[in-house]
Amino acid sequence: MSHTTIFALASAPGRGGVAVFRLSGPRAAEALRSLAGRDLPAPRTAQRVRLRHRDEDIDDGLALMFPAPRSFTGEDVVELHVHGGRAVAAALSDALVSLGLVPAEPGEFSKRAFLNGKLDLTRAEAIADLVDAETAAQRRQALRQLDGGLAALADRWRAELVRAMALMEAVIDFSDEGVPDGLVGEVGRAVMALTADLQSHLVQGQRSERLRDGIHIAIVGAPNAGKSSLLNRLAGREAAIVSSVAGTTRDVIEVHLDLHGWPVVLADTAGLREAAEDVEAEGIRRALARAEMADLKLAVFDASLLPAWDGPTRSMVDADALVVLNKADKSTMALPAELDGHPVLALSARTGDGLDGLLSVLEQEVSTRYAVSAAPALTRARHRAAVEDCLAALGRFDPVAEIELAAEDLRLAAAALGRITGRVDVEEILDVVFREFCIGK
Ligand SMILES: Nc1nc2c(ncn2[C@@H]2O[C@H](COP(=O)(O)OP(=O)(O)OP(=O)(O)O)[C@@H](O)[C@H]2O)c(=O)[nH]1
Ligand SMILES: [K+]
Ligand SMILES: [Mg+2]
Repeated sequence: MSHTTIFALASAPGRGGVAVFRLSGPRAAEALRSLAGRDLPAPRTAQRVRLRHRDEDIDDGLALMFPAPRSFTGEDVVELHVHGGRAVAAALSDALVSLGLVPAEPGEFSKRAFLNGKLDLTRAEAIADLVDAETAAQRRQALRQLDGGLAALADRWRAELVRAMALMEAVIDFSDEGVPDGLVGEVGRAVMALTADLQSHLVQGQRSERLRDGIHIAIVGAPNAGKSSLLNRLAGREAAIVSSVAGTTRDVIEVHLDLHGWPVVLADTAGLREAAEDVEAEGIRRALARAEMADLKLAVFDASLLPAWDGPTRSMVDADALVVLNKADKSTMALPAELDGHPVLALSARTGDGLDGLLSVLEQEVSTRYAVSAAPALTRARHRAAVEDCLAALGRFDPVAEIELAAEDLRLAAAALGRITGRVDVEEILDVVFREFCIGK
């Protein structure tokens, strides 16, 4: 338990109907008594209070008391609901500081909840994800994790390893009398089954991480193909400069879209060609790098230049690319239905014709590629690293070679898994988890 009592504005700063202050720690109740000048409200029951400090009225509001240990942090927690104005928040903060309370660090409430055994790390992370969720799919994924899906999975994997470790102990006990083959075989089979399970979740985890961070789509093509025009159409605003001058776009321009619940980061890039000068060459270098890291590419061609297909753009068309034929309004010939085995999506960024077709294909692509099954998912790089460390230890595991070393590999594998929920090796990962929190959570 912590000795300091922390407080924070838990609702968004600025003007608003109601602002919620959260206090946690041994002096939370005393602070409330001092401000409200009366008996504490019954646990978990809202009570109207007049908050005063040093003979100065601060505000009328509601107070709630959550006595330890039945609170979010496991400590005494007080919630003050006041009017959501900057001056009220400032006066209340000043009063709390003068009563000896300390402004909370980002994530400190959740960190205390973790340290007091109220939350495991995956649930703490899920709270941060839920706060940050911008689309329905992100919200659902975070909520599943908050419900403990990932924690339960990590615990089940650990339980399987602990069982394998127990079998190894038996093998070691027997080793003087010659190791029974059956036992060694059983440990080996358990390790193999777990390895397969972990590997399949790593693949799924890649998708879940993308969902958290947004699916990256890059628009690539020759100068003047209409990439920036297409970006603006999809974004519904003039995010990028459009002009008839080839080589207009230099930097990568990102817009965030909600594609039917899927979070997408759409990037416009510089036109691909043998660059005339340094700045454009740097732009093209960035375009290629962005295309490389993207999950999907929109390869944009100019329909008015057919039957010639731009060479550099054509070389970008692969399994992760959609072929877009822009400026369909400008073409008088019948447009081809495919290029190199890829269906062609004809459209006009100028008139908007064909845009719905592109959007529905995009939605389909994104949802089949990144559909998150109901199974708990490894949503962060941190989870993946733990599973990869575990797999590395299991990969070294060889019960036939040297028994003590094999037992140590199992122990390392279990420790790696424990890092997912934070049941072991806690200190080193705490800061990584909690520093991305906002204050008051
Ligand atoms: N007719 C017609 N013109 C278009 C269409 N899309 C874009 N244009 C025009 O084509 C020119 C180039 O458009 P941009 O969107 O700047 O092309 P870009 O691919 O971003 O070009 P760079 O940034 O230079 O690589 C502009 O004059 C646009 O108005 C379209 O669908 N139909
Ligand atoms: K242009
Ligand atoms: Mg452009």
